[in-house]
Amino acid sequence: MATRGLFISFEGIDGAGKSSHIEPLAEAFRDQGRTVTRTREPGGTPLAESLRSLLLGEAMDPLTEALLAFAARRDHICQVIAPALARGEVVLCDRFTDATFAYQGAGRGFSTETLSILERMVQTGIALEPDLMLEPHLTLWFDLPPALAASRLESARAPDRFEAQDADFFARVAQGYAERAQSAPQRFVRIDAAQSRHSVWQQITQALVRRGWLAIMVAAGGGPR
Ligand SMILES: Nc1ncnc2c1ncn2[C@@H]1O[C@H](COP(=O)(O)OP(=O)(O)O)[C@@H](O)[C@H]1O
Ligand SMILES: Cc1cn([C@H]2C[C@H](O)[C@@H](COP(=O)(O)OP(=O)(O)O)O2)c(=O)[nH]c1=O
Repeated sequence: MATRGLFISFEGIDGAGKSSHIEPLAEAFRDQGRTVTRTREPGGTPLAESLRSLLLGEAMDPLTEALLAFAARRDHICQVIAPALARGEVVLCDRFTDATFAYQGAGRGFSTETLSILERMVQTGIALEPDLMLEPHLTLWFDLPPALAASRLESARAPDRFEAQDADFFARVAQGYAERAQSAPQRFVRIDAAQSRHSVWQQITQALVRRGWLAIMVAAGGGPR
């Protein structure tokens, strides 16, 4: 089994089931002797967590939103993600740049050309390979109809500034994810997140087993409880 650093992001609209699957996957990797860094965006460092509070709590225009998301990301990459990958760890990240394209781009209608420029600025010039754009090796995209996500969230928690948006907003965000997935089919794996927890777990582990990143035995058991 490979021991190089592995960067996996979890994406999808609010309520898609991402958070429920991150710790079980971290456990599966630890069971196989890997060191795991579990983190999230916006956030993952003290500075980025402060920016997260602003993003989720304060009204602002879409450019400000995009700049704060990328500022938080830059700090997170420099302080946490790049060092962990350089140590050969598995990095499991609850959202990354695809979320900015889906929420600020598709959701808010902000220019994707500008987001692409920011993406390149923020994700290059780091560590050992300064010319390479740091991206997840794999993105698990939890795809499910916005109405189903909303009904799951209703009983789960109080909404933040994004979760409180209307159905049209989430339809655009979902479409934004679909377009991002289409533009990078080798990086994205679509998870049918409308299925049962057991089925979702099977889909996730099978994708990792296929790439040789998890042993087959993990696919049989485990998962969220
Ligand atoms: N496959 C599933 N079927 C039914 N409910 C689920 C499933 N996956 C997660 N949930 C529930 O849906 C809600 C949202 O899940 P969560 O993992 O917090 O989503 P996200 O992190 O994508 O916002 C939680 O109450 C969770 O227990
Ligand atoms: C990373 C990122 C998140 N977001 C939004 C999406 C989510 O609604 C919110 C926080 O995501 P999330 O961590 O999924 O929230 P929760 O802890 O409630 O599950 O931030 C953006 O708008 N742009 C971004 O670049």
